[in-house]
Amino acid sequence: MKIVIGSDHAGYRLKASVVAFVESLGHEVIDVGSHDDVPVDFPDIAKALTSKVTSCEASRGLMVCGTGVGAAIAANKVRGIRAAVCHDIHSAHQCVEHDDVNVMCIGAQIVGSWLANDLIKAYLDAEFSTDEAFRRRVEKLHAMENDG
Ligand SMILES: O=C(CO)[C@H](O)[C@H](O)[C@H](O)COP(=O)(O)O
Repeated sequence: MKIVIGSDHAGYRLKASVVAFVESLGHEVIDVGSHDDVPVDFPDIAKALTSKVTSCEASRGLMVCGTGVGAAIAANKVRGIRAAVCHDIHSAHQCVEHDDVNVMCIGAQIVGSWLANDLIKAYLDAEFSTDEAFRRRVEKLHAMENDG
């Protein structure tokens, strides 16, 4: 898969290891920054990252900020994006299997690189279930976006 990865200043160190890990799994990476600890506003990175997903240049996104929270809030403002903060393995795969999450957010102040790698593997290996109930619920999310 092609995976877009981004971070703010709080997440850029962890992002470097995330990029290397995702490439080691055989995926292609689009890195939308940051590349240093100069403060940057996470909504700006989330905007760049999500545009790669909504344009189908990337299949899924991964974003790292301090907690993962701001990244998820920002990404979820974009139509077509279903973002979730995942700091446990079960959520990291179930969010795709049940909710078709397409941007997983992690907090560099919360998890280290070893757990981050396990979370990312669970997320990237997961596929959206064909179960009708899960499909119906995600359709209702789309309808909520269209209703405003
Ligand atoms: O976690 C974050 C947002 O949820 C950010 O990455 C920042 O860590 C947080 O906003 C704190 O900002 P600061 O400029 O790093 O003090």
